[in-house]
Amino acid sequence: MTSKRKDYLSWDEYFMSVAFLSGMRSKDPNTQVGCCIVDQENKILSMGYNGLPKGCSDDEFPWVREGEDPLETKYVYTVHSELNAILNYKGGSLDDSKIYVSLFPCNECAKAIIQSGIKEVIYGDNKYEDSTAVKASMRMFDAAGVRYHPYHWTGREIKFKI
Ligand SMILES: O=c1ccn([C@H]2C[C@H](O)[C@@H](COP(=O)(O)O)O2)c(=O)[nH]1
Ligand SMILES: [Zn+2]
Repeated sequence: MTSKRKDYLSWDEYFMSVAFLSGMRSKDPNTQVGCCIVDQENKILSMGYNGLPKGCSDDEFPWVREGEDPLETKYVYTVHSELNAILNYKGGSLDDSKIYVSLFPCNECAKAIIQSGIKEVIYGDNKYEDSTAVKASMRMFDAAGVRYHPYHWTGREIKFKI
């Protein structure tokens, strides 16, 4: 009898890959963030990436980080990946779900994560760990009982042509 494949993706590898793949849709030239929300039965509930709100053209709004006029920077317009995934979900409750996200959530996303009932955050990177936003996120997650931990990188390379 043929035995089953041994090198299939683990659940963690699968969901973090989906998060990173979602991030590849982002038009942000500096940081592409993707995420994937999963229920307790390992079903994907929603996905998201950082981008502009509906109706706001990727070609007309700014993508720069700095400028004399804050209205000419991306920060005031971008919808964060996690918020997009939460708002994209049309199925009811996200209670007790978990979110795989390529970058540790900012404080605004942390608020949305907590309020939507997500209970666990698995993050790929935390490059802004010294920022006020991330410190505030951790403080809120701790208070609200939302667990967070880094993704355990397995070193597996996933390669395919599309
Ligand atoms: O929780 C978060 C935090 C940030 N993002 C997005 C917002 C921006 O598009 C980029 C960050 O850009 P930098 O040039 O690295 O400042 O990441 C997000 O989606 N979720
Ligand atoms: Zn955010």
